[in-house]
Amino acid sequence: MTLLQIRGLTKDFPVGTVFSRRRVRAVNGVDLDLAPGRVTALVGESGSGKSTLARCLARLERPTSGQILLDGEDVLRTERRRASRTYRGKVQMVFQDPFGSLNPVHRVEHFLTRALVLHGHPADRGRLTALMEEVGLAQDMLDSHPHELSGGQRQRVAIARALAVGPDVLLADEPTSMLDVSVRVGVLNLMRRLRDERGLSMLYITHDLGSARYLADTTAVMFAGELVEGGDALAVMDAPAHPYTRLLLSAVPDPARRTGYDKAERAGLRAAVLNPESCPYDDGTCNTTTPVRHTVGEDGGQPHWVRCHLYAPAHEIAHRVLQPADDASPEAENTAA
Ligand SMILES: Nc1ncnc2c1ncn2[C@@H]1O[C@H](COP(=O)(O)OP(=O)(O)OP(=O)(O)O)[C@@H](O)[C@H]1O
Repeated sequence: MTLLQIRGLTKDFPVGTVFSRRRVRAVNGVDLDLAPGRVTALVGESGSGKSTLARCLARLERPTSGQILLDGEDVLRTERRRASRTYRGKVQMVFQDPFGSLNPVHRVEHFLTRALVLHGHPADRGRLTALMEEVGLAQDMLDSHPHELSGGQRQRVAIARALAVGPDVLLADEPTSMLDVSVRVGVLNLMRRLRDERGLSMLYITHDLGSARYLADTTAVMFAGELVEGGDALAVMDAPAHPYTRLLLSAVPDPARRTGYDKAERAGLRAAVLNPESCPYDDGTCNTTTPVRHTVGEDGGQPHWVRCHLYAPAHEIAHRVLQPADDASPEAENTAA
């Protein structure tokens, strides 16, 4: 059963001055399903739109268009102005910065008690210690202030606070990127355990493909606001179909490969994704049309799909014309940068 379904989600930000108003399309027509008991990794470079998508799902940003279906109900229609407590009780987010996400004046006990009480759960000592235990923290840390904890411990507190409300979906935006390498794997293992023991559905946002491979069941690759490839995590990593996914993977050291991607190959991939005209894999149709999803295989019980003209049969393309340049798509922005 799919819990959270995202359909055609688009988010534009207004930028510029009153004299030259423009829009940045941070997320463009994203379709994604988050299933119970599965970790979906959302991978892509900085600026590809990962955080904006997560913030839309957490209802911290209002999408420009599209649907967010929770158990089949389009919450953007039924809860137009802001997310209901029911939605917040089911979908929780953990942020990248464990230092910024906990108010330094409060003790750990306060964060957990507040989350429990706000969502109508009893906040007795037994509940608090069970939450601490679940995230691998000693119960005497309930009396600590955030500054007395390490980065890894703080991130565990942030996870415990999210768990306190009893969510079905956890959105984790680069939860380990600000932590010491030595404690990262502990947080990844905790997330894996929560998936298995609580049956949580997780969106794990990262630019670190190694950790995505370690943790994820499904991987979705985001480029310039759009999902360009997805499927079983190992299938996507082992047989990347889109030039952008290959480019991302080419930067990851892989001891199993006897020969890495050489410089010319990487340069070719980079040119292909930034300027479709020079794509060695395509005839330039990216300039005028957007490819549709095309299934290239099936692994782990899920289709491995790609959106690239390389794979889409001619009759399937041209379903949507790209935005004109002055619409300032993130792709155009990134190319200019
Ligand atoms: N509030 C905003 N106003 C204007 N533009 C924004 C805003 N938030 C994001 N953007 C733009 O939207 C695009 C996607 O940004 P986003 O932060 O979602 O990417 P990301 O993949 O999460 O990158 P990072 O890993 O660096 O956070 C970028 O071009 C960014 O400049």
